Amino acid sequence: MTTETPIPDTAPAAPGEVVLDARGVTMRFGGLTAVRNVDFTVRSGEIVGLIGPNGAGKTTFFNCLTGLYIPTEGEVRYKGQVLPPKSFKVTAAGIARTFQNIRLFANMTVLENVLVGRHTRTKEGLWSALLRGPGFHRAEAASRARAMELLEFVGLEKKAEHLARNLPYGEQRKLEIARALASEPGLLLLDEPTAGMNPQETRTTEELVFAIRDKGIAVLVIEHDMRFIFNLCDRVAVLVQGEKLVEGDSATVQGDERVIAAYLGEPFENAPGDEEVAEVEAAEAAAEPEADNTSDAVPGKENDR
Ligand SMILES: Nc1ncnc2c1ncn2[C@@H]1O[C@H](COP(=O)(O)OP(=O)(O)OP(=O)(O)O)[C@@H](O)[C@H]1O
Repeated sequence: MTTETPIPDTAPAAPGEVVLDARGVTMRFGGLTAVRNVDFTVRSGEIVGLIGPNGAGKTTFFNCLTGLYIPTEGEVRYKGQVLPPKSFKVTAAGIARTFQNIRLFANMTVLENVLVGRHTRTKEGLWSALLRGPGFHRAEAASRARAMELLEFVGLEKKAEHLARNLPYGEQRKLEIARALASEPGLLLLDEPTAGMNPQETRTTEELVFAIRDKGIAVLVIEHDMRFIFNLCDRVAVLVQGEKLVEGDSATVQGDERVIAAYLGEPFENAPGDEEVAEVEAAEAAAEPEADNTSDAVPGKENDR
């Protein structure tokens, strides 16, 4: 490492303590307000979902939480401290993230990718790195051991020496999570972690997120897979056109008419079309004698039924 980086306080938060507190966050791009006056909290021990239609402002909000964007208005605090407006400082403070589009170092090994993720937790400075003294070697060995532990945690320990680009898609996503965990966060933000995954990979990711939460790390997740979200999350917030429409537990959000209208659509389980289908069939049955009279004029009509 080339700079001396103080190791911040990464002590686990007390259960239920607010770790993330966003107040009145607004983000404008010229005339477009992508996020409007959003209040949002995440508590320690929680898995919180952020859902909404395409273009609702979810990723923009994530970017406001992680120092990639400086909100036009509002404030974001992590464990009570206002976040610095630089992403590497936000990571050092204790918030890690993955991206919607995988951003691995494709030509580095799996292990090296995780080691890169540890840089905010390494205190060896330039001289130590250049002189390669015993302190440097100890720190390097500790980093490798921790990186291997994380690879084991996500199930990639046997692929430590593979190039990242040679991993199948689902494993690349897991590696991204391991790299994010390498910064020892108190809050992990996942942006569409199951995008492009098959159902089996999605289930494994679900288990992984539960395991991360069980390690005392709060999780905030954006996802379009509603089964994944509603299985996983203690609380779900819905963004529509940049504004928070509803927030609550899965049942509350799933049953909210505004959310159904704006995003979820009618639930399939209740077969909402049944009544209409019955009405149409009844109308057709009533019209049948008439139709029979005209069947000569409508070739093939019998076959259509
Ligand atoms: N850097 C930017 N400059 C200008 N407009 C932007 C920028 N980033 C996002 N936007 C706009 O802000 C709005 C919200 O986009 P955002 O990507 O945050 O939505 P999203 O909810 O994450 O969508 P999706 O589910 O498709 O990923 C969109 O209209 C988008 O075009």
